[in-house]
Amino acid sequence: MSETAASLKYAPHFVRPTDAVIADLESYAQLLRKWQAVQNLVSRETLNQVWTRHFADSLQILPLLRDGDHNFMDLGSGGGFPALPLAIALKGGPQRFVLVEPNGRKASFLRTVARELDLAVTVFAQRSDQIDSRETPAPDVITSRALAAMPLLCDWMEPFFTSKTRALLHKGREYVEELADSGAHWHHDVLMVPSDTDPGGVILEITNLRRKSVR
Ligand SMILES: C[S@@+](CC[C@H](N)C(=O)[O-])C[C@H]1O[C@@H](n2cnc3c(N)ncnc32)[C@H](O)[C@@H]1O
Repeated sequence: MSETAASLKYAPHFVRPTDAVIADLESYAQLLRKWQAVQNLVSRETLNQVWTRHFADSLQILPLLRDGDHNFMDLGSGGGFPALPLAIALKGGPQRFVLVEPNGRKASFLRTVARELDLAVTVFAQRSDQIDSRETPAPDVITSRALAAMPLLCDWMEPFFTSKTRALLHKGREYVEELADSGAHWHHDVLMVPSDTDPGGVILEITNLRRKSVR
């Protein structure tokens, strides 16, 4: 499969013609390569596999989305994964994205991509725990890839969680141990969707997140 073809698998979920989405993804890949020289945005070994390791990996969230999912929040966005490929695929739709990334240079990169590609993206250059949940729309969907293990992620997601929020989290094969750890302190309903791109990995769908009361 060619690099681009990996992402084309998700074309039925794009809001715009496939050619327009692929053109924006190509522009994003160019900006990523340009900025990588001054700021490590992705690991060096994945820079030549951006379409499979980053774009297709991010876009696998698309088939899991529901009609009313309009407000997205991505924690620890780094170089923009998974949020920016999703914002590109859904450009022109009602979806709005809040990206949380405390590293100033990475936040500047995210703002540059959003501006150049005209994406419905707001970037908070802060840590997740520094953001007042009243400053952001209540998210329908929270995404996060490679930020933290489940217990800490639950701490950071909880202020933003409503009864309607779903977290769709990229997790590697260690997710079973992570869920055992978070289950000691949190109630959460969990669905596991096998990853299309990471053997042994999953997209974890978390709903009804509530801290267990201490007795
Ligand atoms: C390993 S990178 C993952 C980036 C991206 N999600 C990806 O998968 O390519 C983790 C990112 O989280 C950011 N980060 C670290 N602590 C954070 C916090 N408390 N809240 C939000 N982001 C944080 C780091 O600056 C870094 O860019």
